[in-house]
Amino acid sequence: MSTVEPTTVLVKTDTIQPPLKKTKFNNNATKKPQHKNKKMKKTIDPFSLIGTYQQAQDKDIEQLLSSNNLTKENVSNDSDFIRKLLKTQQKEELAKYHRLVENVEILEITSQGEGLGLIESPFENRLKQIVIVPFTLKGDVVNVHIHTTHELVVHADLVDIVKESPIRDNSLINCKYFGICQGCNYQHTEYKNQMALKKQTIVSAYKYFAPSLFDELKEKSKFSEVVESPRKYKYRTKITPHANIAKSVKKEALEKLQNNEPITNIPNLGFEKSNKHFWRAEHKNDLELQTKNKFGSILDVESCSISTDLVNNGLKVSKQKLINDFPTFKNNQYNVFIREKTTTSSPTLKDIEDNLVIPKAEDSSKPAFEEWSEDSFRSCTSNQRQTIQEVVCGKKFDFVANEFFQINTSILPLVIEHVLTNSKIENTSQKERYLVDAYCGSGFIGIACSDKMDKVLGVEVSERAAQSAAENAKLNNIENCKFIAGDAEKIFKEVDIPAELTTVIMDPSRKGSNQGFLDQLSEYAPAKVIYISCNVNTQARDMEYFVKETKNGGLYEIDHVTGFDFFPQTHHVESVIVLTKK
Ligand SMILES: C[S@@+](CC[C@H](N)C(=O)[O-])C[C@H]1O[C@@H](n2cnc3c(N)ncnc32)[C@H](O)[C@@H]1O
Repeated sequence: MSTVEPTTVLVKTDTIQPPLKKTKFNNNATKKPQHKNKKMKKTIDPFSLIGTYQQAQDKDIEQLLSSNNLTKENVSNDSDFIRKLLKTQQKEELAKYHRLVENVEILEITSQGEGLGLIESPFENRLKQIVIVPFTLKGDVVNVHIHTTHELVVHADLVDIVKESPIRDNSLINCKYFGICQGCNYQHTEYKNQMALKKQTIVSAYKYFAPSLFDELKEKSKFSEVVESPRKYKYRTKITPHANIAKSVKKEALEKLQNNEPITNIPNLGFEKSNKHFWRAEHKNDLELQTKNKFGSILDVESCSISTDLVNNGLKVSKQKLINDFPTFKNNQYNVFIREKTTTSSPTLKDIEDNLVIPKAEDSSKPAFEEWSEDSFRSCTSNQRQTIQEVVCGKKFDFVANEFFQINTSILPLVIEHVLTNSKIENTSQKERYLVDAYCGSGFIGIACSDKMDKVLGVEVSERAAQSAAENAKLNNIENCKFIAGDAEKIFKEVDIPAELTTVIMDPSRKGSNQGFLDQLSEYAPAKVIYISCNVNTQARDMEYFVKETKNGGLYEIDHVTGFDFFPQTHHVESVIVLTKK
């Protein structure tokens, strides 16, 4: 759920680049850039999570300009000048630019769920600034306070809503912290509107990053409706809140401890703030909340509405631990990890006292389609290295807590159903089906589909996760799955199953796949390709390359692109594209 800290983003992305070709020269190209000289402007890797989102935002902005008959020449910001004012602490001068602007109409929503508006530039007459405002919707008219200036855009806090968008309904807001917290973008609109916004994100990604596929996809209505999550709230089974502990606060607390006085100034534990003004009526009247959140970048959150009850109980325990430990804590950063798990081992008395265990019968959040044994129950852990279990689609999955596993398990059976339906190959018997599970993690997709397959081959770069995948096959008494550790491309050396009866599933991380994998996939030419992605921008880029640039890519027809709402209330969307060899 990490998003961009606006002041640190500076990226030039005038042209879309193809998926990265791995060579000995650029093996590190997807790693975070190193900033040896702090004075240097940070540049952002365009293939990173932030980089691809930034590219999408740049395209959203181009779109906004062109639909208002404007170009970048009509925009005037002087970010270097503003940086100098910031550096020399010229607050009065800065206030002329980082200013309150009233009655800003929100014209569009970016792929990151933020509003875009056009305002007059304070730098040059008749020129414009593009303003990005969180927690707004198309059609809102708002007052905003600009706090950051970049070359092309300015970022602002939402201060007040003057006129509400037709799709805004603040009465739907479910969380005390919505409007300040970085975690959610869309609690203020009906769920069906969230689905429409997420579909738009997918459509825009293909328009921006797969321009030569886009017209046909649109014309042939290949963009399907986004599949809803069974759980709209209380779905997150993992959170990673943190606290910044200022030295002065620690010192004050230690003194109070020594004098046997109660500690009153406790660091906030929670998530990054996304808006520093209090625009919700509830917040305007809540002086306690305002005081607690006047300074610092972390919002104190005692409960998160999109996380499960157990995870929230874990958060309470972590807060208590912070209160007990922070005066003597060595670091200034306190990072917490909380993850739900299924367990059959006896809970400790402490876990029961802390409400960190929910017996099967009392678990109201358990979806009906999960199969649990009588003696299992849900619990949670703060130990990232612990091997934990999830039970999904009737199968058990053991994995190390900090390795990848989806955090909204309620929607996973729907994804598996989609994969099984779309991996059917015409004119073949039911059992003559093979699956390659590339980027397989701890084997979730391959194992969940294995009953319907003759054979499953999986590949995963993390040795620990690949080992978990092999162990999970054994745990579920499955004999037709084989998992190997290594770069995804390695699977094409191992593959011993007929391409014309095989579906290749690929589910890479946010940075997407690379030319090496896509070239070999094309060479292998399976009957079906199903590409699942939590970053539709890199998915679209990879698909453009696969279909248009690889040897056999032109033989494939795109059946459909379908969003799955893995992350309700946020702007994130999982995108699944299905291709069939003609
Ligand atoms: C989004 S996760 C998907 C995991 C799995 N499909 C699931 O649903 O649980 C992406 C996985 O790709 C793995 N990965 C990243 N780069 C890889 C590469 N070059 N080759 C193989 N696996 C890779 C990551 O370690 C991670 O487990």
